Amino acid sequence: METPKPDKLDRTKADTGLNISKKARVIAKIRGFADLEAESANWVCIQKPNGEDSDSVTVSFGEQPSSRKECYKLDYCYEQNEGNGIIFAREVKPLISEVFNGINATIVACGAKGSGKTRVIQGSYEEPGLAALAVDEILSISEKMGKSITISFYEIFQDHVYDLLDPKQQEVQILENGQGKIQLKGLSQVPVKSISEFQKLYISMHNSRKPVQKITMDLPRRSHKGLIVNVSPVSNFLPTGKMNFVDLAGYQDIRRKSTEGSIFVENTKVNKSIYTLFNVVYALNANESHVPYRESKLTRMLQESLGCKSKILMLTCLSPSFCQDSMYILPRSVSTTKTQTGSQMHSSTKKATGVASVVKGRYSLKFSVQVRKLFDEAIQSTKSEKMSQKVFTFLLLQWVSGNHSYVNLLGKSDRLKSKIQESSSSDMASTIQSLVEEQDDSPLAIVYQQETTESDKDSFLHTQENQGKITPNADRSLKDLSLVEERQIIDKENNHFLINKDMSPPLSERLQEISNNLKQLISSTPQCIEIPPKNDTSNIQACADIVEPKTPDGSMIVYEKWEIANMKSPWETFNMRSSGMKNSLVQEYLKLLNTGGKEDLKRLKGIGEKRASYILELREESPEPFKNLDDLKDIGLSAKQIKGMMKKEMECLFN
Ligand SMILES: Nc1ncnc2c1ncn2[C@@H]1O[C@H](COP(=O)(O)OP(=O)(O)OP(=O)(O)O)[C@@H](O)[C@H]1O
Repeated sequence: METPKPDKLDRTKADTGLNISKKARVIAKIRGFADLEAESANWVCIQKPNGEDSDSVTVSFGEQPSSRKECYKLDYCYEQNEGNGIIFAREVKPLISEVFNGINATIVACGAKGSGKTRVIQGSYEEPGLAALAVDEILSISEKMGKSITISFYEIFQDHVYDLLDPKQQEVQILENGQGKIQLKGLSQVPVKSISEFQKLYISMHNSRKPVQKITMDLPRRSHKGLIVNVSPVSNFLPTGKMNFVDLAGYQDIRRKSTEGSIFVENTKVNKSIYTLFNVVYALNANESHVPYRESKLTRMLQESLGCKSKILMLTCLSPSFCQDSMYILPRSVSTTKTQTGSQMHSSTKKATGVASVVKGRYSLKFSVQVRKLFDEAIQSTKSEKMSQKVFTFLLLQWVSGNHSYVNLLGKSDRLKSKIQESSSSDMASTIQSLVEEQDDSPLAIVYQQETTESDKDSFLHTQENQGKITPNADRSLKDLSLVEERQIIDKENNHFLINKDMSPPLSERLQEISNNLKQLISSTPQCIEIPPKNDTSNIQACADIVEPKTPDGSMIVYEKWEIANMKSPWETFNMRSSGMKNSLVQEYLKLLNTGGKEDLKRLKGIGEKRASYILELREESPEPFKNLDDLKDIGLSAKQIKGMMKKEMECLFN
């Protein structure tokens, strides 16, 4: 094997002054120009304050507009003219002596697709990679000690580990024994005696990967590849040290790529395991109590070589010319060092340290489903009968602010409108009536509480009549407003929730609660609402003032008069209410993602079978994977797509 020049190779920890006491050292390597690449670009800029002896360097990307130029601090960055020999001598060789002392070391190459990871780790016959250089060194030390080494090769495809030394490439089981030791059941370990034997094996391993699954027959498979070198320690009292080399699958931003079928799943799994590795390294560097090893097979199988006293070298490979994915992956890999701020961490890292969940069990789901139903119904009804946006907004505000029990659903016909008008003697009906009048001929109808039972309504109306709050006319109109379709919806929901009865309170209880709220609200309406004169154009505003968007809690909301008095201008108030409405919608949307069943998820725009399944998978690993809309990126959606989806949900309300 061609060995790098001694002056470069012999530079170890002592003479380079490198600080390898840190858990993870994060470095980068700019790949040389490939054959067809223009050599003019100088896209990656490095600042080395003390040349190659710099404790840290700064990397930025030249193509970014200067105003948005971001710099990333790394432990070091190797340039195009610096080959594998130098990286080995400075970064890997110091770790080898640690491995002979029973300490595990892991060298991970990450980076965008085609950024040179394989070239650095595996190399070629002409220019051996870090793995081959390390095995060469380890073999020579072992030989002197009269010891031998064994190696294992594996591949992780779609979060399954396969043994590459096994002709059948059997799946490897990751087991943990009673003492918390990780065992890789089914992973072959073969002795290697010479570097040429190793090189032959290694290169053939990479080139002869069998398609593990049918779907990948025609497509290049995105997978992680790993090598484990088991090293006998210098003393029998020390444990066997391991040196791991991981050539991660190239990072590809799936938001900008096709998200169809199996490729979407494959890409998502690859990216997720990359993020998990970053999160693990981040947690280890930050000395966090919880390290999410279990979130991917890669980190789980490497647990013993990442945690404890292990050493980690994160090597981020960068394309020399413009590469959007490099701009994405570098900040993430950099965030594995302690010095980075939370904002640079991947969202799932943020999740790990984020605030506690505010989801309140199945109630959220029920509420979400109901909101959804409301939206669906609104879409249907407004298709044929143009609804006033303002009135609809008002009603929606009622709904999303948790005030289900007041005015519940948008109705459908002029007949209902006239019935509401007949009910003018009741406070509630008067309010509704003035709304209707305000909106000219809008065919608005308000459906009386959809979730209450007939007997609830009867008893409610009876009570109201006895209290002189509702006229017999109002009785009739309110009764007539019960729509058959709504009953069907409720029946469906009943069935749906019965399935989940172990996780949610019985629907009857919930209905009772809502019914009570309704009664309470109606009885308290005169105290809360100041009914404006009939022709007062601020009607809508005044009515909107009675609701304040809040996190729904199922209880009635009482509004103080000062809230009405303190309103600044109709526009400001409307604006405030709209923002509240939007926020509430987003919160409910997230709750649905965090708690909804597969079928519910599929009803959301942009979520099909695959994404719904993946969301469920994410939820198995983390109870609340969606904390903000940005987290939808984890299921392969771009910021633009997320915005578009939310816009569509909103548009549907008004079309
Ligand atoms: N130092 C270099 N000089 C010239 N060309 C290089 C260099 N490193 C890599 N390349 C070329 O760049 C291409 C990608 O390299 P490589 O396969 O190592 O990237 P990768 O990051 O492992 O890709 P993938 O993400 O697909 O696994 C190859 O054609 C390789 O020959």
